[in-house]
Amino acid sequence: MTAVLAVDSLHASVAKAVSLLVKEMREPASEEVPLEEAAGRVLGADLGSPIALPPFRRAAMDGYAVRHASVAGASPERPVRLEIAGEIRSGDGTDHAPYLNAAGVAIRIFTGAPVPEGYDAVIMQEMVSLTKSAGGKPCIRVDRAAAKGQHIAERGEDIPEGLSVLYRGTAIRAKEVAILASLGIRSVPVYRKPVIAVIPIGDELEHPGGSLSPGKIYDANGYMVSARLRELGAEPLQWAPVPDGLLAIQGEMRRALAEADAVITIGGVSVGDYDYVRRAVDAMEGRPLFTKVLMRPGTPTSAYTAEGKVMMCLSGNPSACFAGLELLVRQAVLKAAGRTEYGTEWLDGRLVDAIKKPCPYPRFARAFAYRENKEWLIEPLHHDKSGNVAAFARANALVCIPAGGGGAAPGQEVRFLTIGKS
Ligand SMILES: Nc1nc2c(c(=O)[nH]1)N[C@H]1C(S)=C(S)[C@@H](COP(=O)(O)OP(=O)(O)OC[C@H]3O[C@@H](n4cnc5c(N)ncnc54)[C@H](O)[C@@H]3O)O[C@H]1N2
Ligand code: MOO
Repeated sequence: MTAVLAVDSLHASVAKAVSLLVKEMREPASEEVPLEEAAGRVLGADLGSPIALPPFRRAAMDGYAVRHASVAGASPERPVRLEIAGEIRSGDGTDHAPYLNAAGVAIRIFTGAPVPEGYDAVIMQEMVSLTKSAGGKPCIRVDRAAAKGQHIAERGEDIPEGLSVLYRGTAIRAKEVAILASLGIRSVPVYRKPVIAVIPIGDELEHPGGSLSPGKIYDANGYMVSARLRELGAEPLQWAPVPDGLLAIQGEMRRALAEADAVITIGGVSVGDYDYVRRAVDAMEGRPLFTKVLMRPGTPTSAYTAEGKVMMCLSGNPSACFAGLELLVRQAVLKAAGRTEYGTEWLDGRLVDAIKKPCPYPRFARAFAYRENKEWLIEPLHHDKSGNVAAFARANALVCIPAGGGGAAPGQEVRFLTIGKS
């Protein structure tokens, strides 16, 4: 990305804005939740394994447990016959006294069942034939040698007792739940979800659901931001739209700062006569972190600290609001949710069509990315105007067009983020 010099110390590049925000976000406190509520949360402590996994030596196949020495010389010409000395099923205990001193026998065994000490191979049932001894006792006939340890999972081979396998700051998903449950952990230490107030601002905003009065639009961003916060592991407190007025905005900001861990306002942040966000924060003696981000859309995006908390002020145009959400808010919220990895992963792709809008700042356009011949191709979406929402339907990427020049040409290499993946 071409570097653009900030013309004002409160005008920040995207990277600078992220680092300022991340630095200000507080570490969350932790709490315990039941295992069934752990998915979607963030692990609040390193977890050492309280038990060995598997907890005992076990068979990995249905078949017969043997001492490998018993079948060492077996071949199709000289098969070995072993008497079946008993049966061990999954769930049976590990007291194998009757089998310990027996030699030259096989034990019928099933996947997941404990293997007695001294028995060091399991032969799959498909590899043997059933027969009888001279005395009429059930036997197996084995016509090949077995490798020592074959089809046996040793105690602790998966996770030795005491080993740390899951670390603080990890997002808990289904795969981590499998580990927690395997270790018998019923109560999981997690970080408390950050509570984030979402305040849409604008006289024109109405709740979806009612009929639309002339000159009004439905509040889309309040819902979009709340939905994204939930996806990021935060708990949104969504405000009803606040009218464009200094006192109203200031009052709601104060209430939000008292109730939430951080605040997001949407709209009213630009230079119009009725854009009151900056004046409201100034009147509250909020300290600006940045008052402009060198990006488009969303150039007026700002952030402040007030009453010890962070307030992020996003632009009202839906694609500007979205860019602020993905490029700045996402990382700040992940940090506040306790995640230790919250960097943005940029991928390299190639534009299939031009994006003609020249821009003094990096431009973040909604696009459709697809794989072809081992590279990512990026199709810009039509009507990607800042105030439009239809482009969200097909967009699976946010592509960065470097600052300056006349936009981007077909074939140009660009960086992009994937968006909207589960
Ligand atoms: N003279 C100038 N005018 C504008 C500039 C500028 O530099 N000089 N910047 C433009 C740019 S770029 C943007 S982006 C907008 C940003 O304005 P705000 O962030 O203050 O947002 P609003 O003016 O309140 O709203 C902009 C637009 O978005 C609609 N909106 C607002 N909130 C919502 C919502 N919750 N859901 C759906 N749509 C929303 C609002 O109705 C407006 O159409 O300023 C430009 N102007
Ligand atoms: O920069 Mo404005 O943020 O929508 O185009």
